[in-house]
Amino acid sequence: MHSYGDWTYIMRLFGKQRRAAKILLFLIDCVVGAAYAGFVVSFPALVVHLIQQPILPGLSTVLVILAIALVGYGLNILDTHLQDGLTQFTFDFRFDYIPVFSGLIFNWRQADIDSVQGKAVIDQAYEAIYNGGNDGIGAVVDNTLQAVRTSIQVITVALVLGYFNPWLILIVAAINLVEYALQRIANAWFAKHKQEENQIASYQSYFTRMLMKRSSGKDIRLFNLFPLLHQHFTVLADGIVAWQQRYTRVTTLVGGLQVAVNALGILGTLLFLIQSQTVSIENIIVFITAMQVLNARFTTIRQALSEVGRNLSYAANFRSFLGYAQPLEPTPNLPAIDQIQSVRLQDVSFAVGSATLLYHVSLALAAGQSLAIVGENGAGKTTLIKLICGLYPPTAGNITINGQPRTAWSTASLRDRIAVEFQDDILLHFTIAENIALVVPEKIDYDRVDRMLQEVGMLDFVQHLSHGVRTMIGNELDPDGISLSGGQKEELLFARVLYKDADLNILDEPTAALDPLAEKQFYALASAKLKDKMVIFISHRLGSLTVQSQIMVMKDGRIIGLGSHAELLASCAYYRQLWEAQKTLYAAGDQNEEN
Ligand SMILES: Nc1ncnc2c1ncn2[C@@H]1O[C@H](COP(=O)(O)OP(=O)(O)OP(=O)(O)O)[C@@H](O)[C@H]1O
Repeated sequence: MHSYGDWTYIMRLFGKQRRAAKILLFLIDCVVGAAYAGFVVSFPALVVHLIQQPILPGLSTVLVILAIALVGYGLNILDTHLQDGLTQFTFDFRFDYIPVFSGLIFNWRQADIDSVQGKAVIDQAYEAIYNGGNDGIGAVVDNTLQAVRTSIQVITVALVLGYFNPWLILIVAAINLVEYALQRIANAWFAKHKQEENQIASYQSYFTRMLMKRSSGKDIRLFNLFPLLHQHFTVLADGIVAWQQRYTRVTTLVGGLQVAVNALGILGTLLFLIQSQTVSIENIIVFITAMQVLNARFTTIRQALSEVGRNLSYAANFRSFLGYAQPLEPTPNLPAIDQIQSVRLQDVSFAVGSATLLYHVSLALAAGQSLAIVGENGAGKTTLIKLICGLYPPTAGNITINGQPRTAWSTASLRDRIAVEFQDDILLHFTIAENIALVVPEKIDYDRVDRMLQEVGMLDFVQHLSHGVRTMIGNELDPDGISLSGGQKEELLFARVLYKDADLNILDEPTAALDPLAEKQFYALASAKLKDKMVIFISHRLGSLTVQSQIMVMKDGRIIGLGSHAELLASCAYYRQLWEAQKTLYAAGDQNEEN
């Protein structure tokens, strides 16, 4: 259920930026809107009065009426412009919150981002912000302003009307209060059942994204995924439609009752007028116009309030998003690390829910040392490096950096000193240089970008592109953007690692897409370029790692061997088995080629 707290929270949020301009514009709009409402009510009566009892000669009376009409018309135009200005503020408000929104998510713990609950909370907060003035927190703001502005107009009209007959105000107010009470029934239903819709909508948005994403097109076609995706999508879409139909039944019933109350009310008012004492023609005209204006304004207020109520469900979602996850660094002002000189894991274990993924892992690494990690699929290699990078905190044991607990250093400074190449790293649809430097174009050191491209063997290829390092990758933002092969992508990601010049370099399957020659060159280059740093390599191709002085063997989340290639062959049966299996494969390949 929505609350007053959600509403004040959203209005304070809206007022945070450019407050003075917003308040001034709103106040002017209220005054102009009230003046226009007063004009609408009094103008017809004024015309009748001027015609019946002219103060000026014929033509002048017509000119005066025209001049007053023009003033009213001007007020109307001004009011519309002022309202547009305020709507623009609400529109901008969304964009003000995009950086806040993403900034918060990226300061969450990785486990919160990965969880089903976290994903649903993000989806709902996204829905609350991005709908603009139609739905969500933008609609709360727009409709609140609308309700206040219209209330001031109602007061103005009521003052004019009250001057003639105060009872009429009470009748109109009573009709509209009953209609508002009915509207609240529909709102209460919406608030009560929004949670059910949230869940279905969150699942459905995954399938919508899958079906709409260009990059899914290839798989959808080649594996004929459409029936599968479509079936899931249809089940969820049916769920949403069924929910919507239930909601429509409620709103239709409430709408019908409101019309009945309104009709009876107007009928009653007419009877009241007929029963009342004789009044002048001007007074009757003022009554009738004021009735119409008040009815219309009360309807606006009622609808605006009902929209505020309905959309406060989104506000509640947005607030639970803000409070959902603990930020990564709850203690501000942690010391920044200048250089990572050593990393140590002591008896580290890690579990997600009831599944333990790592058991009692200990290792130590210092500047100038490298470590190769091997093991079958699902052994826990990537999970281990995610812990080392700080994406997940260990559930038991300690990680220390330069002899201090990892959590004693500021997260941002640690991130600055670590470079990682993951298997699923993304290339942005920006220029090649931006993808390597990962900073805004003005801050890119282009000579350094060229040197890194030269190191990884891509400079020649890049220089022959139409825009060199300024060529876009992918064609999301530029029709001339290029696509890279799997191997080129890996080379570029390695150039990104080298450009960063970090102390701890982690390369997860960096050569999976490279041909054997390129793979050999990669390891020679990496060993030379990163020889003073800390490096962790993960690879399934044991042949490329035999020269590494420390190889760590993992199986089922545990370390089962540590040593050089020769030591492991002698001491670790599992490593021997992996090595023999690969040797046999290569030998079989060689034989096939010879045949
Ligand atoms: N967030 C998570 N929640 C639950 N299980 C997870 C999570 N991340 C990884 N796992 C599981 O942990 C195990 C280890 O995964 P990990 O990616 O670390 O393996 P890996 O050794 O890197 O495998 P590969 O060589 O295939 O890349 C797998 O069984 C995986 O399903």
